[in-house]
Formats: sequence, structure tokens, C-alpha cells
Amino acid sequence: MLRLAHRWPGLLAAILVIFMSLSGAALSVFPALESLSTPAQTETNLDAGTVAARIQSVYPSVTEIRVSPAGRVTAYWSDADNQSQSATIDPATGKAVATAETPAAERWLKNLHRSLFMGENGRIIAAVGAMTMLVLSVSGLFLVARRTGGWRRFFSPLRGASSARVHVELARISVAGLLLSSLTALWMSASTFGLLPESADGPALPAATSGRTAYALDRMPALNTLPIDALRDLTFPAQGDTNDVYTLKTTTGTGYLDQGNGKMLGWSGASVWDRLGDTVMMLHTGRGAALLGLALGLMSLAVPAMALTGAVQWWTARQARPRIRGNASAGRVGTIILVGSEGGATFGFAATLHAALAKTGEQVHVAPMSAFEPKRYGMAKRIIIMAATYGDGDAPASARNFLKLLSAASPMRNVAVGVLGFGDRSFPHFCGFARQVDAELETAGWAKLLPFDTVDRQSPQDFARWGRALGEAMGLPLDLHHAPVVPQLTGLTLISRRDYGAAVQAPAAILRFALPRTSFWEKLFGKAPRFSAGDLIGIVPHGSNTPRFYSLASSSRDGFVEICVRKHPGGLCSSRLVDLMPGDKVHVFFRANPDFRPAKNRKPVVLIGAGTGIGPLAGFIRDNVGKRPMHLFFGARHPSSDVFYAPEIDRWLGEGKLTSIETAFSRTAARSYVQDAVRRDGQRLAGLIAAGAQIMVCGGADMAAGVKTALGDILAPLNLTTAKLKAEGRYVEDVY
Ligand SMILES: Cc1cc2nc3c(=O)[nH]c(=O)nc-3n(C[C@H](O)[C@H](O)[C@H](O)COP(=O)(O)O)c2cc1C
Repeated sequence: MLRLAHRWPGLLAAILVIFMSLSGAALSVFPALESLSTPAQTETNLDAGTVAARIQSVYPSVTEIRVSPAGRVTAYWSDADNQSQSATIDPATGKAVATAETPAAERWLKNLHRSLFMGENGRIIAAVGAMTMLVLSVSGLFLVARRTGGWRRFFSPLRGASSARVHVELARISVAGLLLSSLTALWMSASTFGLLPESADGPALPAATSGRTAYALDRMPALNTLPIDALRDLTFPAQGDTNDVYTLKTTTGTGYLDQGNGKMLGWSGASVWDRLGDTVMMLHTGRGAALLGLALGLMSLAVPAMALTGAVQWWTARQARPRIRGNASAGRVGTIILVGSEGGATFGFAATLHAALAKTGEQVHVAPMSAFEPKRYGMAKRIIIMAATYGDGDAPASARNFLKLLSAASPMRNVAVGVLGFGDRSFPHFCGFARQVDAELETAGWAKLLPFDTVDRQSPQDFARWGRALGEAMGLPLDLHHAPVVPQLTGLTLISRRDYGAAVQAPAAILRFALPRTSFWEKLFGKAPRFSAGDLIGIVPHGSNTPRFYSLASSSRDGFVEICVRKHPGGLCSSRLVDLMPGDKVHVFFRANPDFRPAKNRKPVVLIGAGTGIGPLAGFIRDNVGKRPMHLFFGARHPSSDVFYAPEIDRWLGEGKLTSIETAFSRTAARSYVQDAVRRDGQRLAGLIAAGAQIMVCGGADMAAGVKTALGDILAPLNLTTAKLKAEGRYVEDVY
């Protein structure tokens, strides 16, 4: 909702808002120029009476004196030919020092900014621009807070594509100014259209005057006690009219003065609305607050840049989603397909199913699982759920709140549901999330369309098999041919390798690749790879559709891409990687793994890994520039050939990036595994966990299971479990 309230006004009114903010920024310069060109006041406590008297002595036919909020004094008089004259006056002498004309450029810009040269209609359009800016500022404020993880973290460092970071960075700097400018603009529009209470009526014209003239201005108490900066306007009586009066306007009200004795003949104080209006005018125009005006002008310069980066973000997100041709609306279809996906592949399968069903004449609606809304499915007969699994049996991004929505809904009569899980059998919880969804649907009493099934590693064969079963359940011939979409690949060139594993006849290597070169546009469109240690690179080996994933041992800030690989007997991808030589190239895609990161705090981190699982853990230690406590438990096969990162570990210990290390070797006489090292050090670990430590485990599934059991025993006396820690984000695994 919030995002929609930000996106559409932004996209639709971008040109108008850019126009208003640029013209506003240009106008903000003039009050500053006016301040600079206003003669400096050298006398302190200069009063309005003295200045008026000085002007009158130089220009005896003076008719009016005005003082701007910035302190500029302007006088108006008639010359010998009865022509009206005006000038900026030096209050020290009462003499003209500059023209009183508003610069032509300022007049032109003001007209443009207020009404786009379109009179009343233009003023309405300008007001719409101000309203749009207000909506964008308020929704943007909340979106920034949501993105940074709460109001308290509003100014915390940002991650993500360059366009998104620049957008949020500019928003954080400029939002206060944009809020102020748009609110004050709306006030001024409301005042122009007479929507605010009227200003106070002036005092009644005096019934009688002294009938005399020529009382000295500097002797009139109403003027000689009024500081010159508080005067706004003094209109002189018509020459020769003994009954006419001076009209005085100050910052606090309006009154009349007798020209024969200087007495105040009537006074009316400014209303609260008048004063508020003056303040709003000052805040919007910068007249009387030139520096604030300049600051607001600078902030509005961020608007065109935010419009560009916002549009880029919208376009990139739109492109990332597979387009489903002819996606019918939810209320008009018999078949609803709900997709749970993180990397986008499952959406591709859904598009294939959608196209195959559409061919048979079925009307189909495809949506993310998080958009589950049974109330809208008025004509639905069936719901098909296609869900991937992430983390350790967790929901993927597009299905985050599905289970919550499901528990709030009651089963629909006449609607049957089928669940198809997408996963990878090498994970301990194969299709864990889809299984959970299927079980909860059953418990809630939803009718089953067809039995639960799974697709392993995006296998087109598994998908086609399930398609045949779906066809039978629907009474349709369904032939599903899915051609997986390969993500955009990046070429990486190997720059160095370090070899391990010789003593145990299991070759392994730390491979370091050069960071791919990226252009400015690629950075702006978020195409430049930005990754952290613990994220993944995917490689699709020749002759296979299925990518293999490797955890990154470096972050893009390190300036290289590093992975740790062991050659698996018969492994297509690992063999090729371990055989790479410097200069060789591989094509990969990057995938974020945001759950496997050290928490952003100063608490200790316990890193537990075995074999090549040390890769991402080494990356975390290398990035530990803040030197928070980090404790490593490392299981390797043999001390003579399998201690990955040995020289770096020594250096990191010396630098304070690593606090302690415990090792265990499985191919020595002692035959010790990393979980044994964890048990041996149970007491110290219990202390660290009690102090709020986060535990990060990386390596093979067997090792992870062993570590979990050992930790379970250590946690029990603390009344804790690994599940409890996991729920708090303090126990995270990257298991293969
Ligand atoms: C970081 C990560 C964690 C994963 N965890 C699991 C898992 O626990 N269980 C599983 O069966 N599959 C797991 N998978 C495999 C994905 O579910 C599978 O590749 C799926 O087809 C991805 O679909 P998507 O691109 O639509 O997100 C994981 C994949 C990744 C990259």
C-alpha cells in the first residue's frame, strides 16, 4: 500500500514535481542576492521615524515607504513631472542606492513556479504538484524507515543496487526540506483560493483629525519607537488634503497616524492567521530567512535525481519478474496459481503452466503467494500452489506472510488446492516449506486437488510428470515442457589459486577471481554485482540445466570474488573448477543469501565450519574491521594439507579480527571432528551464548547435524535450544 502510494504519484507526476522543484531551487537564490545587495545597517536601534524623516528630506514628495522582511527599504515618490519613481534606499542617508525593480528573471521564474503561465488553472496544477510532493515525502519517509529496519536505524548504512541506495540516501538528506516546502506551498495555495480564514479587518477610518499638517515624522511616537525592521509599509497622506492620515503597517498590525500631531487614530493587531501566513511565506520563499531558503533550494535539487533513480528501480523490478501474457484478473478465473519464489525460477514454471492451461481455454490468474486473498476468488474452482524452499525449510521471499494469511482464512467450498514443491534434495529439508503449506491446508480442511509432489533442482522431467497428474485431476490433456531460464551470467577470470588436500587425496583449492569490470550505467541499474561473504555464486555446468551453488568467501568491497572448492568424485562442476588455471574464465550468476550474515551488532560471533565450509567464515573474519569478538571452530582433514587460510588466520589473530581458534583433524590418529572441538569447549561457548553470541555454521549436512546435537547439549543447562536461537536469528546455517 505504502509502496503504491509512493510509486504511482511519483511516476505520474514526475515531470510536474521536477518542474516545481527546479524552479523553486532557482528562486531560492534571489532572497540571498537581495540580502547581499541590501545596504548594511551601520546604526544600531535605527527607528522607522528617523529613516522616514531622512527619506522625506531627500524626496519631499514621498508617497510610500516599504520595508521587506529581509530589511530592504524602498521609497516611492513623484518627480517634478509628476511621474512615479521608486528606489532602494540607504537608511543611513535616505538616498536612493539601487533600483527597486524586481529582476526580470525573478518575475519570470515566479510566474512559472506559481502558475506555469496558465493563470488560475496553472495555480491549481501547481497545488496538485505540491500535494504530490507531500504524499511522496510522507510515504517516502515511512518507506525509508521500513527499509533501514525502523526509525532508530533511519540513518544506518544501506545495501542494494546503486540506484536504490542513491534514491534512499538523497531522500534521507532532503525529506525534511521537501516536507516543509510542500506543506508551506499547500498553505499558500489554500490562501490564494480563499480556503483559509480572512485576515483581520483594518481599523475603522478616523472620523476626525487635528486638521493640521507637517508634524515631524521623527517626533511621532508610533514611528520613533518602532525599529525599522518591524516596519512593513508607511503610506503618506495625499498632499494638500488636511483630513488625510498616514497608514502604518508593521509586523504586528495596522493603524492610522494624524499628520498634524502624530497621534495614533486607530489600531488593529494582526490576527494569528496573518502572523502564521507571514511565517509560512518566509519559510517557503526564504524572504527574511535567506540561508534557510538556500538550504531548501538545495534540497529540492535532489528531486530530479530521485525521480530518475526511482524510475530506474521501478523498471528494474518490473523486468526481473517473468511476464505472464494474458494474466486474467483474480475474480474472473477458475484457476488461481500462487507462486512462492526467491530467485524467480518458480515464476518461470508458473508461466509455463499458465501458457499450457490458457491453450486449453482455461482462464488463469498467477500471483505471488503473499497476495493470497480468497475473498477475490469469486469464480475459482482450484488453487495451485507452486512453492520453493529457502534457508532451512523456510519460506521464499514472495511467500513470507502466506502461512499467516492462510491461518486467517477459512477453507473455500467448491475450491480444491494442489501444492507442488520446488527444492533441492541435497538440502536436509527438501521442499520443507511446500510440505508445511500442504500440511497446514490439510489440517485447515481444504479439499485436495491432487497429491503433493516435488520438483528437484528445477527438473523439467519432474514438472512434466506432475503436469500429467494435474491434467488428469482437471480432466485435460496437459503437456508441460519447461525450458528453464538461465539467469544473466557474468564472466569471471581466475587470478590465483591455492591448492590443498594433497595428503588426503581429495584435491581442493581456494580460487580467487577478478571482480568483473562494470560501467556507470550497470552500477546505476543495479547490474554490477554487489555481494557479501556468505552470498552465493551459481554455476551451470555443461550438459546440465541445474546450477550448482558455492558460498562466497569475499565481499565485493574486498575487490575480488573468492570461493573454496573441493573436487567431488564424478562432480561435473567441482572438477572443472578445481582444474581452472589463472587466466581461465567461468560464467556465473550471483545470488544473495541475506540470512547468512553476522548480525549487525557488537555481540560475539561463533563461527563453526568444516572443510571448504570455512570459505564464507573466512570472509566474515576478513570483513571484521570493527574487531568485534569472533571465535572460530574449524574442522579439517589433515593438518599438513587441509588448513585453508592458515597464514591469514595467523594474521587475523594478530590484528584482532579473530579472537580465538579451535581446530579438529579427522584424518589423524586423534580422529577428531569439529563437533568434538565444540563439546570440548562447551563451557566457554555457553558463556559466549549467555552473553548474546550469534552462532554461524557452514559445511556439509553431516557435520551440521553433529554440531547441532553438540550445541543442543551445551544449550540445555541455559534453558535454550538451537530452535529458540534460530528464531532469534542467533543460530544460522549454510549447509550443503
Ligand atoms: C540459499 C538457498 C537455500 C535453499 N534451501 C533449500 C532448502 O532448505 N530445501 C530445499 O528443498 N531447497 C532449497 N533450496 C533450493 C531452492 O528451493 C530451489 O533452487 C528452487 O528451485 C528455487 O526457486 P526460485 O528461484 O523460484 O526461488 C535453496 C536454495 C538456495 C539458493
